[in-house]
Amino acid sequence: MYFNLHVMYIGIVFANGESWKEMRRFAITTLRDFGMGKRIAEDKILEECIHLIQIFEKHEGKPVDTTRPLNYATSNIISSIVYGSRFEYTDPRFQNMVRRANEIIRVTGSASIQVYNMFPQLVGWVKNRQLVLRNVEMNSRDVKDLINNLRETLNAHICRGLVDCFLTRKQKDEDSCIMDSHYNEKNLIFTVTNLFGAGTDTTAATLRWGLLLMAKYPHIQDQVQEELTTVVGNRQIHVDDRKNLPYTDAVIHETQRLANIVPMAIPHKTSRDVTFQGHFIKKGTTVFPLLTSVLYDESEWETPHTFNPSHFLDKDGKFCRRDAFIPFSAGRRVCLGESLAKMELFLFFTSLLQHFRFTPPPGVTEDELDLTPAVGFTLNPSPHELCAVSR
Ligand code: HEM
Repeated sequence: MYFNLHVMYIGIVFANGESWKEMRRFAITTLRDFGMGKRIAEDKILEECIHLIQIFEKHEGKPVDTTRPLNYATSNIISSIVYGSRFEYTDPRFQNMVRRANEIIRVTGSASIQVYNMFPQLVGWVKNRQLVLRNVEMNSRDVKDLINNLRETLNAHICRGLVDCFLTRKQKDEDSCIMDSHYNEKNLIFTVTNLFGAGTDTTAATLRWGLLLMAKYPHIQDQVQEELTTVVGNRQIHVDDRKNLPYTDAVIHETQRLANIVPMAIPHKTSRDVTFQGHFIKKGTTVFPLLTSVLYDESEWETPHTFNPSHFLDKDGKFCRRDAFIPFSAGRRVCLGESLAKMELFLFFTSLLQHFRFTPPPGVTEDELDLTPAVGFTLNPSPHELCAVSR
């Protein structure tokens, strides 16, 4: 069985219906070449960690909303893979693109858009839909502009990032007179905006949950920092350190499980009739794979509703994988940024905890830190501030 992405999604085709397989393959290959492979991603993330740490240091332990710094940091990783370079956090265009991408994801989770998705003919006028479409339009305009700048300086022999690879392939297809190429302008814009949106909010939201949970449960933060001090000390952390940091690894996995940031994955529709666990599902039926039902499954997890890193530790304190850990979904449309996201989560989280102690703002107790998520297509923590105190 495989699912096709349902194109009804707030009227925006996530990836052109005909092209998704080719575009997905292309994105995975280029992400591997420019991101996950050759340690390039690790270098990019470690460079970004330095900028992020500087931002937190500037606040000198005073309360700070973690949303913007973490969104800018994660967005810069996907941006440097896609465009070949990062943005300054003070760049107004970058700030607006990140803000709009986040707003799209937040508003897409609103009740009116959910109802619109079910009955598009009834409530096509919903205000939030106009807001989403306006943001998509404005982000597409910025993306077109950035692509045009890269086009002007394109060198077919030196690919700076995904956009260059795409443009070079597009040119090749045009030179060969391929009329129905998937490498067209529309697919380029969709691919770039989708990677930017999917690669920013998700990882930043998870990191925000991680820091909030550390502030709420200081005894767990103690154990992470003790492990980091013993194994890594003051030197730069690397991806290879993960295997020697089982407790920290378990904390990151447990954060992802409990935070459950994409509770309904992305809706798909069946591409043929299928019988699944005794239930007949007709071809063309929209399916919402409820990841929550697995991440909080009472038959899989000892304490499904509690933050408990032991879910990922065996009796000897070694890290253990769990089959029910599927925050990136599963199957043919599984998150294509999974490896990149895991690397980001590990390096950003550990680098921040190496440098800072995260605490509630003065006058707020740990118990008062609220774990109720804000409404959105992805589940972010509710607005809050934390103090990042230098260690
Ligand atoms: C903690 C971080 C992340 C989580 C929890 C996450 C989770 C998910 C989930 C649940 C899906 C839906 C899969 C499905 O349709 O069944 C998805 C799709 C996707 N994700 Fe992620 N994601 C994360 C980070 C990233 C990053 C960093 C990128 C950037 C490369 C990315 C790119 C994508 C794309 C392009 C899709 C659509 C794939 C397709 O339609 O074939 N994600 N993600």
